[in-house]
Amino acid sequence: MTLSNEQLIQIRRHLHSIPELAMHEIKTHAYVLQVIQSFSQTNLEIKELPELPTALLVLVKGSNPQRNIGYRCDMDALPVTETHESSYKSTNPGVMHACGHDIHTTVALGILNYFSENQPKDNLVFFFQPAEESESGGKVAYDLGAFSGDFHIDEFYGLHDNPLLKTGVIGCRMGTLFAGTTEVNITIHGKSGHAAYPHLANDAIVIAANFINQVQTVISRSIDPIKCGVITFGKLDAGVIRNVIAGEARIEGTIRGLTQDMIEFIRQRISEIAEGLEKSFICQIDVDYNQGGYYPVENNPKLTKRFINYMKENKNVAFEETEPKMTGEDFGYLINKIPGTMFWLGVESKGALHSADFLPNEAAIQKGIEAMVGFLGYRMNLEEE
Ligand SMILES: CC(=O)N[C@@H](CCC[C@H](N)C(=O)O)C(=O)O
Repeated sequence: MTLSNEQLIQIRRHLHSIPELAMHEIKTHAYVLQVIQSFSQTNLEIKELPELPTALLVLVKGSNPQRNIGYRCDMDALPVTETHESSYKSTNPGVMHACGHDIHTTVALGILNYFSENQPKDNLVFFFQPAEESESGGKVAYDLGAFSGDFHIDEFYGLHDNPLLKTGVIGCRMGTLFAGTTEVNITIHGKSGHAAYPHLANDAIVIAANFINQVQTVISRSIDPIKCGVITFGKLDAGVIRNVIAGEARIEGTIRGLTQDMIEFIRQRISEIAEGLEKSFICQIDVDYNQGGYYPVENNPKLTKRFINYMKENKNVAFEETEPKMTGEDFGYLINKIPGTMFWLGVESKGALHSADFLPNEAAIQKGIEAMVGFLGYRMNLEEE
Protein backbone atom coordinates (compact mmCIF):
# COMPACT_ATOMS: atom_id res chain seq x y z
CA MET A 1 0.00 0.00 0.00
CA THR A 2 1.35 3.41 -0.96
CA LEU A 3 1.49 5.78 2.01
CA SER A 4 -0.74 8.83 1.68
CA ASN A 5 0.45 12.30 2.58
CA GLU A 6 -1.69 12.08 5.73
CA GLN A 7 -0.07 8.79 6.75
CA LEU A 8 3.39 10.24 6.15
CA ILE A 9 2.55 13.18 8.39
CA GLN A 10 1.32 10.78 11.09
CA ILE A 11 4.62 8.89 10.83
CA ARG A 12 6.60 12.13 11.15
CA ARG A 13 4.53 13.22 14.12
CA HIS A 14 5.00 9.90 15.88
CA LEU A 15 8.76 10.10 15.31
CA HIS A 16 8.68 13.68 16.54
CA SER A 17 6.99 12.60 19.77
CA ILE A 18 9.67 9.99 20.61
CA PRO A 19 12.99 11.81 20.05
CA GLU A 20 16.08 9.99 21.31
CA LEU A 21 19.72 10.98 21.65
CA ALA A 22 22.58 9.59 19.57
CA MET A 23 23.09 5.84 20.04
CA HIS A 24 19.88 5.59 22.11
CA GLU A 25 17.36 5.52 19.21
CA ILE A 26 15.65 2.39 20.58
CA LYS A 27 11.98 3.35 20.20
CA THR A 28 12.75 5.12 16.92
CA HIS A 29 14.48 2.04 15.51
CA ALA A 30 11.57 -0.20 16.60
CA TYR A 31 9.01 2.17 15.07
CA VAL A 32 10.89 2.57 11.78
CA LEU A 33 11.19 -1.23 11.56
CA GLN A 34 7.47 -1.61 12.26
CA VAL A 35 6.63 0.86 9.47
CA ILE A 36 8.95 -0.92 7.02
CA GLN A 37 7.44 -4.29 7.93
CA SER A 38 4.03 -2.93 6.94
CA PHE A 39 5.33 -2.44 3.35
CA SER A 40 5.21 -5.12 0.65
CA GLN A 41 8.18 -7.37 1.51
CA THR A 42 8.48 -9.02 -1.94
CA ASN A 43 11.72 -7.28 -2.91
CA LEU A 44 12.93 -6.17 0.50
CA GLU A 45 15.74 -7.51 2.64
CA ILE A 46 16.38 -6.01 6.08
CA LYS A 47 19.80 -6.02 7.69
CA GLU A 48 20.52 -5.23 11.33
CA LEU A 49 23.96 -4.48 12.78
CA PRO A 50 24.40 -6.19 16.18
CA GLU A 51 27.30 -3.84 17.05
CA LEU A 52 25.21 -0.78 16.11
CA PRO A 53 21.77 -1.96 17.22
CA THR A 54 19.80 1.21 16.43
CA ALA A 55 20.89 1.21 12.77
CA LEU A 56 18.82 -0.36 10.03
CA LEU A 57 19.64 -1.17 6.41
CA VAL A 58 17.06 -2.12 3.82
CA LEU A 59 17.83 -3.51 0.38
CA VAL A 60 15.22 -3.12 -2.35
CA LYS A 61 16.11 -5.65 -5.02
CA GLY A 62 16.09 -4.22 -8.52
CA SER A 63 14.61 -5.91 -11.62
CA ASN A 64 17.79 -5.58 -13.69
CA PRO A 65 20.42 -4.08 -11.43
CA GLN A 66 23.45 -2.34 -12.91
CA ARG A 67 24.45 -0.76 -9.60
CA ASN A 68 23.49 -0.30 -5.94
CA ILE A 69 22.26 3.18 -5.13
CA GLY A 70 22.31 4.21 -1.47
CA TYR A 71 20.01 6.61 0.34
CA ARG A 72 20.78 7.67 3.89
CA CYS A 73 18.77 9.37 6.61
CA ASP A 74 19.69 10.12 10.22
CA MET A 75 17.37 9.42 13.15
CA ASP A 76 18.79 10.95 16.35
CA ALA A 77 17.59 14.03 18.22
CA LEU A 78 19.18 16.74 20.39
CA PRO A 79 19.21 17.62 24.10
CA VAL A 80 16.91 20.63 23.57
CA THR A 81 13.59 21.32 25.32
CA GLU A 82 10.84 21.95 22.78
CA THR A 83 8.79 25.13 23.21
CA HIS A 84 6.09 24.58 20.58
CA GLU A 85 2.87 23.08 22.00
CA SER A 86 1.25 20.35 19.87
CA SER A 87 -0.44 16.96 20.15
CA TYR A 88 2.83 15.41 18.93
CA LYS A 89 5.19 17.33 21.22
CA SER A 90 8.23 15.44 22.51
CA THR A 91 7.35 12.93 25.22
CA ASN A 92 11.02 12.58 26.12
CA PRO A 93 11.76 15.48 28.49
CA GLY A 94 14.69 17.65 27.41
CA VAL A 95 15.06 15.90 24.06
CA MET A 96 13.74 17.24 20.78
CA HIS A 97 13.95 16.68 17.03
CA ALA A 98 15.45 20.16 16.71
CA CYS A 99 17.40 19.32 13.57
CA GLY A 100 14.55 17.73 11.62
CA HIS A 101 15.79 14.15 11.58
CA ASP A 102 12.13 13.11 11.99
CA ILE A 103 11.52 14.77 8.60
CA HIS A 104 14.62 13.08 7.11
CA THR A 105 13.47 9.65 8.34
CA THR A 106 9.92 10.14 7.04
CA VAL A 107 11.19 11.18 3.60
CA ALA A 108 13.39 8.06 3.50
CA LEU A 109 10.42 5.88 4.52
CA GLY A 110 8.31 7.52 1.79
CA ILE A 111 10.93 6.82 -0.90
CA LEU A 112 11.38 3.25 0.36
CA ASN A 113 7.61 2.75 0.45
CA TYR A 114 7.34 3.87 -3.19
CA PHE A 115 10.03 1.47 -4.38
CA SER A 116 8.62 -1.41 -2.32
CA GLU A 117 5.48 -1.01 -4.46
CA ASN A 118 7.25 -0.14 -7.74
CA GLN A 119 10.27 -2.37 -8.20
CA PRO A 120 13.32 -0.27 -9.14
CA LYS A 121 15.66 -1.27 -11.95
CA ASP A 122 18.80 -0.95 -9.81
CA ASN A 123 19.20 -2.18 -6.27
CA LEU A 124 18.50 0.47 -3.66
CA VAL A 125 20.10 0.40 -0.22
CA PHE A 126 18.43 2.51 2.48
CA PHE A 127 20.51 3.35 5.52
CA PHE A 128 18.58 4.50 8.60
CA GLN A 129 21.46 5.93 10.58
CA PRO A 130 21.74 6.49 14.31
CA ALA A 131 23.93 9.17 15.85
CA GLU A 132 24.55 12.00 13.42
CA GLU A 133 24.67 14.80 16.01
CA SER A 134 27.54 13.11 17.82
CA GLU A 135 29.35 9.78 17.83
CA SER A 136 29.45 9.47 14.03
CA GLY A 137 26.94 6.66 13.47
CA GLY A 138 27.67 6.74 9.73
CA LYS A 139 31.38 6.22 10.24
CA VAL A 140 30.75 3.49 12.81
CA ALA A 141 28.48 1.65 10.36
CA TYR A 142 31.00 2.01 7.54
CA ASP A 143 33.87 0.80 9.70
CA LEU A 144 31.76 -2.19 10.80
CA GLY A 145 31.48 -3.18 7.12
CA ALA A 146 27.74 -2.40 6.90
CA PHE A 147 28.02 -1.52 3.21
CA SER A 148 29.37 -4.81 1.94
CA GLY A 149 28.11 -7.77 -0.07
CA ASP A 150 24.52 -7.27 -1.27
CA PHE A 151 24.43 -4.05 0.74
CA HIS A 152 27.40 -2.44 -0.97
CA ILE A 153 26.77 1.03 -2.34
CA ASP A 154 28.10 2.48 -5.60
CA GLU A 155 26.67 5.94 -5.19
CA PHE A 156 25.13 7.55 -2.14
CA TYR A 157 22.51 10.30 -1.63
CA GLY A 158 21.19 12.03 1.47
CA LEU A 159 19.45 15.23 2.44
CA HIS A 160 19.31 17.74 5.25
CA ASP A 161 16.37 19.99 5.92
CA ASN A 162 16.88 23.74 5.68
CA PRO A 163 14.69 26.24 7.56
CA LEU A 164 15.94 29.13 5.40
CA LEU A 165 14.71 27.65 2.11
CA LYS A 166 11.06 27.77 1.06
CA THR A 167 9.13 24.58 1.69
CA GLY A 168 10.03 21.84 -0.75
CA VAL A 169 12.91 23.67 -2.43
CA ILE A 170 15.83 21.40 -3.27
CA GLY A 171 19.17 23.11 -2.63
CA CYS A 172 22.55 21.84 -3.69
CA ARG A 173 25.93 22.89 -5.02
CA MET A 174 28.96 21.46 -6.73
CA GLY A 175 31.92 20.99 -4.37
CA THR A 176 31.71 21.50 -0.63
CA LEU A 177 28.19 21.69 0.80
CA PHE A 178 28.97 21.50 4.53
CA ALA A 179 32.02 22.12 6.67
CA GLY A 180 34.11 19.51 8.39
CA THR A 181 33.96 19.72 12.17
CA THR A 182 36.02 18.60 15.13
CA GLU A 183 34.70 18.36 18.67
CA VAL A 184 37.08 19.90 21.18
CA ASN A 185 37.08 19.32 24.95
CA ILE A 186 39.29 21.42 27.20
CA THR A 187 39.94 20.68 30.86
CA ILE A 188 41.67 23.39 32.88
CA HIS A 189 43.30 22.15 36.06
CA GLY A 190 43.79 25.05 38.52
CA LYS A 191 43.60 24.94 42.32
CA SER A 192 40.48 25.53 44.39
CA GLY A 193 40.43 27.69 47.49
CA HIS A 194 38.62 30.29 49.59
CA ALA A 195 37.14 33.25 47.67
CA ALA A 196 38.97 35.57 50.08
CA TYR A 197 42.44 34.07 49.39
CA PRO A 198 42.90 34.08 45.60
CA HIS A 199 46.69 34.17 45.96
CA LEU A 200 46.58 30.70 47.56
CA ALA A 201 44.47 29.23 44.75
CA ASN A 202 44.60 29.13 40.94
CA ASP A 203 41.24 30.20 39.57
CA ALA A 204 40.16 27.92 36.71
CA ILE A 205 37.30 30.30 35.81
CA VAL A 206 39.72 33.19 35.20
CA ILE A 207 41.91 30.90 33.08
CA ALA A 208 38.85 29.69 31.15
CA ALA A 209 37.78 33.29 30.46
CA ASN A 210 41.25 34.11 29.11
CA PHE A 211 41.30 30.94 27.05
CA ILE A 212 37.89 31.65 25.47
CA ASN A 213 38.79 35.26 24.64
CA GLN A 214 42.18 34.40 23.17
CA VAL A 215 40.79 31.57 21.08
CA GLN A 216 38.30 33.94 19.45
CA THR A 217 41.28 35.81 17.97
CA VAL A 218 42.14 32.70 15.92
CA ILE A 219 39.14 33.45 13.70
CA SER A 220 39.51 37.24 13.72
CA ARG A 221 43.30 37.47 13.53
CA SER A 222 44.95 34.20 12.50
CA ILE A 223 43.01 33.06 9.47
CA ASP A 224 42.78 34.63 6.04
CA PRO A 225 39.48 36.58 6.11
CA ILE A 226 38.62 35.33 2.63
CA LYS A 227 38.63 31.78 3.97
CA CYS A 228 36.41 30.85 6.88
CA GLY A 229 36.38 29.00 10.12
CA VAL A 230 34.19 28.74 13.20
CA ILE A 231 34.99 28.02 16.82
CA THR A 232 31.96 27.70 19.08
CA PHE A 233 32.11 26.75 22.72
CA GLY A 234 28.61 25.56 23.55
CA LYS A 235 29.27 24.34 27.07
CA LEU A 236 31.25 25.62 30.03
CA ASP A 237 31.26 23.99 33.46
CA ALA A 238 33.16 25.36 36.42
CA GLY A 239 32.73 25.99 40.09
CA VAL A 240 30.32 24.87 42.78
CA ILE A 241 29.39 27.94 44.84
CA ARG A 242 30.08 31.71 44.76
CA ASN A 243 32.64 31.76 47.56
CA VAL A 244 34.84 28.85 46.54
CA ILE A 245 37.41 29.45 43.81
CA ALA A 246 36.94 26.86 41.06
CA GLY A 247 39.78 24.38 40.82
CA GLU A 248 38.70 22.97 37.49
CA ALA A 249 36.88 24.18 34.37
CA ARG A 250 35.68 22.17 31.44
CA ILE A 251 34.83 23.67 28.07
CA GLU A 252 33.20 21.79 25.19
CA GLY A 253 33.14 23.16 21.70
CA THR A 254 33.25 22.54 18.00
CA ILE A 255 35.71 23.71 15.34
CA ARG A 256 34.60 24.08 11.75
CA GLY A 257 36.25 24.69 8.40
CA LEU A 258 35.42 24.11 4.77
CA THR A 259 38.69 22.26 4.24
CA GLN A 260 40.59 19.76 6.31
CA ASP A 261 43.63 22.07 6.21
CA MET A 262 41.63 24.86 7.87
CA ILE A 263 40.39 22.51 10.61
CA GLU A 264 43.96 21.37 11.29
CA PHE A 265 45.25 24.96 11.36
CA ILE A 266 42.60 25.99 13.91
CA ARG A 267 43.40 22.92 16.05
CA GLN A 268 47.06 23.84 16.04
CA ARG A 269 46.36 27.45 17.11
CA ILE A 270 44.06 26.31 19.94
CA SER A 271 46.77 23.96 21.22
CA GLU A 272 49.35 26.76 21.03
CA ILE A 273 47.09 29.11 23.01
CA ALA A 274 46.52 26.41 25.65
CA GLU A 275 50.29 25.89 25.96
CA GLY A 276 50.83 29.64 26.34
CA LEU A 277 48.18 29.87 29.07
CA GLU A 278 49.69 26.90 30.90
CA LYS A 279 52.87 28.93 31.20
CA SER A 280 51.28 32.28 32.06
CA PHE A 281 48.86 30.85 34.65
CA ILE A 282 51.09 27.98 35.87
CA CYS A 283 48.40 25.38 35.36
CA GLN A 284 47.66 22.31 33.29
CA ILE A 285 45.30 22.45 30.30
CA ASP A 286 44.28 19.24 28.54
CA VAL A 287 42.91 19.63 25.03
CA ASP A 288 41.21 16.67 23.30
CA TYR A 289 40.03 16.70 19.71
CA ASN A 290 37.64 14.26 18.08
CA GLN A 291 36.74 14.58 14.43
CA GLY A 292 35.00 11.21 14.13
CA GLY A 293 33.30 11.13 10.76
CA TYR A 294 32.59 14.83 10.41
CA TYR A 295 34.68 15.40 7.30
CA PRO A 296 33.79 18.26 4.97
CA VAL A 297 30.80 17.19 2.86
CA GLU A 298 32.39 17.18 -0.60
CA ASN A 299 29.85 16.43 -3.29
CA ASN A 300 31.07 14.14 -6.06
CA PRO A 301 31.40 16.20 -9.29
CA LYS A 302 29.84 13.73 -11.73
CA LEU A 303 26.94 12.59 -9.56
CA THR A 304 26.20 16.11 -8.35
CA LYS A 305 26.20 17.64 -11.81
CA ARG A 306 23.67 15.03 -12.89
CA PHE A 307 21.60 15.57 -9.74
CA ILE A 308 21.55 19.36 -10.13
CA ASN A 309 20.73 19.17 -13.84
CA TYR A 310 17.81 16.84 -13.13
CA MET A 311 16.45 19.06 -10.36
CA LYS A 312 16.84 22.21 -12.49
CA GLU A 313 15.07 20.67 -15.47
CA ASN A 314 12.24 19.06 -13.53
CA LYS A 315 9.24 21.42 -13.66
CA ASN A 316 7.81 20.00 -10.45
CA VAL A 317 10.93 20.87 -8.48
CA ALA A 318 11.98 24.31 -7.26
CA PHE A 319 15.77 24.21 -7.24
CA GLU A 320 18.22 26.67 -5.70
CA GLU A 321 21.97 26.70 -5.92
CA THR A 322 23.16 27.16 -2.31
CA GLU A 323 26.28 28.51 -0.63
CA PRO A 324 28.45 26.24 1.53
CA LYS A 325 27.39 26.21 5.19
CA MET A 326 29.31 25.62 8.40
CA THR A 327 26.96 22.87 9.57
CA GLY A 328 28.65 19.52 9.91
CA GLU A 329 27.51 16.05 8.90
CA ASP A 330 29.05 12.64 9.19
CA PHE A 331 27.65 11.95 5.73
CA GLY A 332 30.93 13.73 4.87
CA TYR A 333 32.74 10.56 5.93
CA LEU A 334 30.47 8.28 3.93
CA ILE A 335 30.84 10.29 0.72
CA ASN A 336 34.56 10.50 1.30
CA LYS A 337 34.52 6.68 1.00
CA ILE A 338 31.71 6.25 -1.53
CA PRO A 339 30.90 8.87 -4.20
CA GLY A 340 27.77 10.77 -3.27
CA THR A 341 25.68 13.89 -3.19
CA MET A 342 24.15 15.67 -0.24
CA PHE A 343 21.42 18.24 -0.73
CA TRP A 344 19.05 20.47 1.22
CA LEU A 345 15.29 20.20 1.48
CA GLY A 346 13.59 23.51 2.31
CA VAL A 347 11.29 23.36 5.36
CA GLU A 348 10.85 27.11 5.95
CA SER A 349 10.92 27.43 9.75
CA LYS A 350 11.17 30.68 11.73
CA GLY A 351 13.05 28.76 14.42
CA ALA A 352 16.59 27.83 13.40
CA LEU A 353 18.15 24.35 13.31
CA HIS A 354 19.11 23.27 16.85
CA SER A 355 16.73 25.76 18.46
CA ALA A 356 13.82 25.01 20.81
CA ASP A 357 11.35 26.66 18.41
CA PHE A 358 12.42 24.84 15.25
CA LEU A 359 9.14 24.13 13.44
CA PRO A 360 9.59 22.64 9.96
CA ASN A 361 6.74 22.76 7.46
CA GLU A 362 5.54 19.17 7.01
CA ALA A 363 4.48 19.86 3.41
CA ALA A 364 8.18 19.46 2.58
CA ILE A 365 7.97 15.69 3.19
CA GLN A 366 5.90 14.92 0.10
CA LYS A 367 7.99 17.33 -2.00
CA GLY A 368 11.21 15.66 -0.88
CA ILE A 369 9.86 12.20 -1.65
CA GLU A 370 8.62 13.20 -5.10
CA ALA A 371 11.89 14.91 -6.04
CA MET A 372 13.98 11.92 -4.96
CA VAL A 373 11.68 9.24 -6.41
CA GLY A 374 11.77 11.16 -9.71
CA PHE A 375 15.53 11.54 -9.61
CA LEU A 376 16.19 7.88 -8.76
CA GLY A 377 13.86 6.72 -11.55
CA TYR A 378 15.69 8.98 -14.02
CA ARG A 379 19.14 7.94 -12.78
CA MET A 380 18.35 4.22 -12.99
CA ASN A 381 17.29 4.54 -16.60
CA LEU A 382 20.47 6.28 -17.72
CA GLU A 383 23.01 4.34 -19.70
CA GLU A 384 26.33 4.64 -17.87
CA GLU A 385 28.62 7.01 -19.77
C1 LIG B 1 23.46 19.36 10.48
C2 LIG B 1 24.02 19.54 11.84
O1 LIG B 1 23.56 20.39 12.57
N1 LIG B 1 25.02 18.73 12.19
C3 LIG B 1 25.74 18.83 13.41
C4 LIG B 1 26.84 17.83 13.40
C5 LIG B 1 27.58 17.73 14.69
C6 LIG B 1 29.06 17.61 14.53
C7 LIG B 1 29.85 17.35 15.78
N2 LIG B 1 29.14 16.73 16.84
C8 LIG B 1 30.41 18.69 16.26
O2 LIG B 1 29.76 19.32 17.09
O3 LIG B 1 31.46 19.07 15.81
C9 LIG B 1 26.32 20.24 13.57
O4 LIG B 1 26.45 20.68 14.70
O5 LIG B 1 26.61 20.91 12.56
